[in-house]
Amino acid sequence: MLVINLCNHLTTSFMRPNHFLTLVFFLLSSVLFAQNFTMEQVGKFSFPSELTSSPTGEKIAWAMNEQGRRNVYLAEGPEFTPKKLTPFDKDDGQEISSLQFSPDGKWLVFVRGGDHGGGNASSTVNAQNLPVLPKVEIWKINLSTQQLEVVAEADAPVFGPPHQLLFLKGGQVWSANLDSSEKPSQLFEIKGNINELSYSPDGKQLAFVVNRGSHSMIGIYQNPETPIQWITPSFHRDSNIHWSPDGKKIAFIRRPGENGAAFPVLEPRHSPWEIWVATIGSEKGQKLWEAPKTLAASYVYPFFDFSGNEDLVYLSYEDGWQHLYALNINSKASKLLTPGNYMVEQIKLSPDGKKLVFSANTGSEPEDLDRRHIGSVEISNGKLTWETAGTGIEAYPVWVGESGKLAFFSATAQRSHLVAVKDGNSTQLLGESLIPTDFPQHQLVTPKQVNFTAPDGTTVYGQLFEKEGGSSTKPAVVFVHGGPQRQMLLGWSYMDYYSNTYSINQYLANLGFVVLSVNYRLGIGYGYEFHKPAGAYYQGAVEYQDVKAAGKYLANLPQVNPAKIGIYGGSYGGYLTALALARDSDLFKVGVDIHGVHDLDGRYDLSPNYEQAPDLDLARKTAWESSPIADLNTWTSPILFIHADDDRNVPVRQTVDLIRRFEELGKSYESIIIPGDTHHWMKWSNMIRVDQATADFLQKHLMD
Ligand SMILES: CSCC[C@H](NC=O)C(=O)N[C@@H](C)C(=O)O
Repeated sequence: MLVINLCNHLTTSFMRPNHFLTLVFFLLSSVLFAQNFTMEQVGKFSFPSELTSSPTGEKIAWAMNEQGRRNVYLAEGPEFTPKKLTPFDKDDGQEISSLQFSPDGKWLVFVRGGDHGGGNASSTVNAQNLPVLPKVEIWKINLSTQQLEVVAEADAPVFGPPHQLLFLKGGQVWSANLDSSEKPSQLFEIKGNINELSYSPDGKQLAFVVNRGSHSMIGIYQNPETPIQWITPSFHRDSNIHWSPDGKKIAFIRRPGENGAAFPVLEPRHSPWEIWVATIGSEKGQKLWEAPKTLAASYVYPFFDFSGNEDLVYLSYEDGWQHLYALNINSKASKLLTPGNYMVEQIKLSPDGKKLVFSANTGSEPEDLDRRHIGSVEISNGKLTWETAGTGIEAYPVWVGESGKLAFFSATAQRSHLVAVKDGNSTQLLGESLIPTDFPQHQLVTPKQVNFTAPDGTTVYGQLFEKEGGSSTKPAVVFVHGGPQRQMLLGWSYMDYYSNTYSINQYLANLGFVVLSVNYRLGIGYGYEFHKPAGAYYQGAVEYQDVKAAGKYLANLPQVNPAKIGIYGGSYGGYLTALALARDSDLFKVGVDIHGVHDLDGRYDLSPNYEQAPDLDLARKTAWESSPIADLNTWTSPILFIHADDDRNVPVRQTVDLIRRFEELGKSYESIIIPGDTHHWMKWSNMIRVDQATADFLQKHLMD
């Protein structure tokens, strides 16, 4: 395409004076504007996950995904030289999760296999389509001898008394001795499914949550002779167990039990939740705090913990932003620790319980709204310290040792994530050599923060990727993230799925596209009202107006050809991509729908209760009208469907059904099914295949 344009211009220009300068300009622009890197090269982004620190000493460990080869790395102060502890050298689709140190810092354990980013996490992933299924296993590493060994075919390990490892299997608790290779044994028997374990600080009592269907209760196991002790059992759902440092109290979250009245489904309602505390040995507990009866305060964040024997910290949306609060058990008074129009996530309590460290989208620049920086706060006095600043992205901080050192993931707009260690004012980047030499970080553009207004007046933010130079009228693409509770950033994402889409957007920009990644409502980072609007998804798809506004924003850019605008997205982004093509093929001329959702009609196919919501018929009608399949007659743009057939987040039948409807209507389409892989492209070569197919399809239809 570029060569053809260049020849046309050269031919034209030879009829004009001053040919030499014209020739130099176009030769220079053809070099500058030539595509600089391949999808495979930009797909070699380094991706760390599972960052954890040892309870003793200055040790950190993390999982590193290097083109599908996932391994455990260890680094120890003061040098923090990364050391690979595992030998997994194949792009085999086996995830590493639950990475953790033993309480004495002498062991590392992790789970290899499964897909913990969605449902059915412990089901094996066979992305290599081997004739023998891989196993989901718990592994242990002896940090003295570096010996690596499988503990059991199981998931979700939790450390118990010294050198004892617990894990869940079939909803029951099993125990393994880390010092021996003897077979694990079931610790005790109980009816129902256990889904949470937490050992007391002295290692003598095991608190657990057992799900009994309509309700869940917290029990304590001590030994084979002692009956289970229940912690203020009730007809509710108790969960999120936390022990006080002295082991005398347990705090937990209480939510309503099953069913209740059939309230109107289309009317947003407050969802109550409470923080309770119980003294071990006493039957009765006490309610410490209940969420204010507002919609914003309904949102339950899984973070809360004891910061001392008489104080708790928790995350709440009650002031319209995800903020941290301190709560005193005796006065029941709560105190806001992180005031301001920004969100807090990825929180860790310091070993002494006196400070919290977190990631937040705020800083000295307006663009920090679409970044992440590390902050810490002293719980006693609310003293806030911003640990990082600038144009990078920092996430998932952990405390290292006892002297206030921090480790976190760090990226820029160009460099993908690596682990960084901060000690006072100095920050050390670990493992830069893990980034492949042909990873094109110096050819990547810096996305620009833009915003525009949706038809209902809502301000919508986006990131604009564009390489300088090139044609005066460029083709353009809207990228729609999934989740939808996500925020795309002005740099590499701390989520592997979105680091991948960031690499696609960089590749498309390098090809000559103008790419707009739209942070549509339902996303996080912009406050409660934006994150939780009424009438979204199958209740009216109110968020779609932001996606359409993104297309119109591109169409109005002087450098964009409004007749050459495409759209792509995955998962929830695939849903909105399909909705855009079904409703507005005149604006979106082509699309790639990656594991999207297309039929929302079944959202209310619940087992008939003795009563039905009064607005159930309207709700069903709205769900149908919010589905892409409701508007197939106006879908005229070319489409590429992509879906893996072991997807546990969006069932592949969503695409099977839509393709069948296309065939019944005689509509053309292109499609790729990826046997054995999941929602998260566990096999790197599948990810590259999908990325390349996405870019090629957009280029085929939008570039001359
Ligand atoms: C509501 S449709 C399911 C979308 C899916 N959510 C969780 O699995 C999704 O978007 N997944 C990825 C891409 C994500 O969580 O961001």
